[in-house]
Amino acid sequence: MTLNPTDQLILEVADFEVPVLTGIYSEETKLPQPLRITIRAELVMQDHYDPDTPLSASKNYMDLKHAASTALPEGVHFTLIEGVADHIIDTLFLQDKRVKAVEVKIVKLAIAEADEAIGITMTRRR
Ligand SMILES: Nc1nc2c(c(=O)[nH]1)N=C([C@H](O)[C@@H](O)CO)CN2
Repeated sequence: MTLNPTDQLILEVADFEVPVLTGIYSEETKLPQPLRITIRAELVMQDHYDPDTPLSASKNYMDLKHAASTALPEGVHFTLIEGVADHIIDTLFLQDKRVKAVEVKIVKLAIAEADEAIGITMTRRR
């Protein structure tokens, strides 16, 4: 059987809020500030998933949440949120060779004046 090239498995954690030590300016460099993080990871996909297919045939989507929280180094200040995104992507690539690509969107909540969402989206592919 040849695989359909359009088949795709994306694991996702959306709008996860986490406090991170980040920022360029002196008023930002003392305390962690809240970031809203969305992670999408594309995984090598099986031909088929049966009702009893085990988790080992995929990747636990909770790993994405851990990559954006407990896996971030404690006490490290990220000048740019790009550094936060890169750390999350590195964590997921190192964990599992089946991760083909990762997209990380970060919104810096503390700088919004109204309801605008300011931040970045970084994507890396192996
Ligand atoms: N591309 C980026 N631009 C900016 C960042 C950043 O992390 N990446 N950070 C800042 C300041 O820390 C900002 O949040 C304070 O207004 C500005 N631009």
